[in-house]
Amino acid sequence: MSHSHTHITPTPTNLATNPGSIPVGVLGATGTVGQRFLVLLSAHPWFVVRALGASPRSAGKRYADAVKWKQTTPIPSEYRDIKVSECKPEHFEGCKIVFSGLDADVAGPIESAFRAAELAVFSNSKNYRRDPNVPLIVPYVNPSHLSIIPQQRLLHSPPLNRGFIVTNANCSTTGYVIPLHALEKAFGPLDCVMVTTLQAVSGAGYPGVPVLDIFDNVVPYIGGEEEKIEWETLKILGGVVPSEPEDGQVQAAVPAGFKLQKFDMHAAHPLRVSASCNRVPVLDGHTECVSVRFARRPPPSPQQVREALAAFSCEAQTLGAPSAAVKVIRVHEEPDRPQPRLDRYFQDGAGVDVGRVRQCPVLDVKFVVLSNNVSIGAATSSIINAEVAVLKGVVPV
Ligand SMILES: NC(=O)C1=CN([C@@H]2O[C@H](COP(=O)(O)OP(=O)(O)OC[C@H]3O[C@@H](n4cnc5c(N)ncnc54)[C@H](OP(=O)(O)O)[C@@H]3O)[C@@H](O)[C@H]2O)C=CC1
Ligand SMILES: N[C@@H](CC(=O)OP(=O)(O)O)C(=O)O
Repeated sequence: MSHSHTHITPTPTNLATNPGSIPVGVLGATGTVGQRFLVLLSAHPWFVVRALGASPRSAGKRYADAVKWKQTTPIPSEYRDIKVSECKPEHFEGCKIVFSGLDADVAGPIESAFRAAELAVFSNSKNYRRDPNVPLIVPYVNPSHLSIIPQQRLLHSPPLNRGFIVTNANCSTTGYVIPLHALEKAFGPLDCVMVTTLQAVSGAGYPGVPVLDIFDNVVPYIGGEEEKIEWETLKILGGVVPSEPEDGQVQAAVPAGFKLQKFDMHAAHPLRVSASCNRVPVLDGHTECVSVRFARRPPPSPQQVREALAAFSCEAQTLGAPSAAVKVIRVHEEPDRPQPRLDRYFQDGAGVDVGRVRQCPVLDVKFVVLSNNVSIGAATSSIINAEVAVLKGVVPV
């Protein structure tokens, strides 16, 4: 890749005064998440889209002819005539970052090829979430996990200078892990969590769940979803700790003085998580009913929980990431909120809504979370992750 741009010190102010200073591409640009990426990137102060990739079925067509556009706003005019490419790095010459909304059946080798071509890959797909050298980042929770990137580059064969993969989480994990993190920050470690999801149909991509399955119905099964929520929560809420080389091969690749790290999976205070997932006939917006037990006794009251959630702020905001919500968690007092139709586009879907905070007679406290699965649950998270990575100097610009 050639990188001919003038060096810009990454601060929110000087990036804002250089609009379009960071060229990016979108993989899976015709899909549900890809479309949301394009809407958000169209108005972005730093990132400018230079290339769009999708399947060989779409490659060679004008974007407007290839896509089945499902957003409520028109296709941003600057994308309509871009020729869609196959997802190969040579078609993304000049891009520094690619955002991936690829079908998980193909994302693995494609994202790996872009990393090997020294691009920064911010992915929504599940393929690399469990990789011990790839951070799984919810931008309001654990951007500190970007510290694993030097190790990811070093242990890649051959080692990389600029390329890396960052994943964001499953959309249901993302929605509820934000208030969980706010609670751990305020009241110490959680001991156990029960979560029941009511997930929108857009979570299944396009064309998604057949209408004859979902209309007038609830489907109490989403393949692999419960396992993903239970496992991803531990990686996200856990820390990054020092580790030892695991075999001779790794040892050979690690220069003297390089400090290896690993994800500790919330090991300091083991956290039990049980998830039950349901598909419901809602277009966008995942609702989750959550009950928690705190390790520390006595636990906080529902009112203390409400106040802590409403007061939550995070590093993405203090760094000045332009897509971060002003209010990460909006707490409702009304007894019948949040609701998907009313609340899913608050702050353009960049925050989460919490309501019905109350005593739980079995665990300690229970509440309802609503998050926009295609915004903070997918594209918005990737974009904020990239903004934070730029601001921390992980992506050289
Ligand atoms: N929808 C959501 O709420 C969330 C989705 N995700 C994850 O994000 C990813 C994208 O999801 P979503 O947008 O819903 O999926 P869609 O099915 O709507 O879109 C898939 C995209 O992948 C492209 N694609 C398919 N096959 C290939 C191929 N062989 N080579 C290159 N590109 C290909 C499609 O292109 P074409 O149009 O040409 O077929 C399309 O652009 C998935 O991994 C999903 O699990 C994560 C969180 C939330
Ligand atoms: N499975 C989620 C969306 C999704 O694609 O998740 P993941 O990226 O973890 O496969 C849903 O149906 O709502």
